[in-house]
Amino acid sequence: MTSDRVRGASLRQAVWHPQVLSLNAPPVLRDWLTTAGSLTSRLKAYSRAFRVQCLHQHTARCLADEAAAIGLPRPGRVWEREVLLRCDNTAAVFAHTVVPMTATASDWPLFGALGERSLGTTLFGDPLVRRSVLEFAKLREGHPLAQRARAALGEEAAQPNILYARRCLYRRRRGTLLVTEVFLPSVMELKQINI
Ligand SMILES: C=C(O[C@@H]1C=C(C(=O)O)C=C[C@H]1O)C(=O)O
Repeated sequence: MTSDRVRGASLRQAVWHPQVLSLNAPPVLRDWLTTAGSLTSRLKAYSRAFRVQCLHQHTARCLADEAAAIGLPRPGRVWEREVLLRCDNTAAVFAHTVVPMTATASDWPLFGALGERSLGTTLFGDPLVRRSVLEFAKLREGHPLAQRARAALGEEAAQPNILYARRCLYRRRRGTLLVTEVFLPSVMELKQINI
């Protein structure tokens, strides 16, 4: 592979680290990236009105840097859900979730009909759901999720060259589900309202 193609591939893929300190992210962002429980729950505590804006939920080809994480030998078709999590109507997180097509309704019974309900409300509190460790990455401008976040926001807010993200694999019965959360700079302006 030529150096240009290698460079292009590296811009489109991210290096996922198990330690958040590897990112050298701003301390406030590092705190959000390492939120232990449901991100939905925490964002609700930092806003008067929290909303999940569902951008789409359809079948798609998974990204090159997520195939292995969900147990696929190569990028293949998945169920894909992308949303903006809004706090008092300001977009704080762009979230991208993929589920292999081999998953059955008994693996993720509520995933297909979520709409604008938060995925988190179906994952946290389900005794059958097992959550793996968090991974962290810097997404450069060429990464598909950085591009999609920018496209989703349009003129609403300019985005920096680097966006910080985390991802986590969930398992339930024989299913896997990978949630990637891209933190938008506005999350650093949020102030806790509800204890
Ligand atoms: C996993 C969670 O669910 C959140 C809601 C999502 C959705 O509705 O698609 C996606 C990612 C999360 O930010 C959570 O709240 O922690």
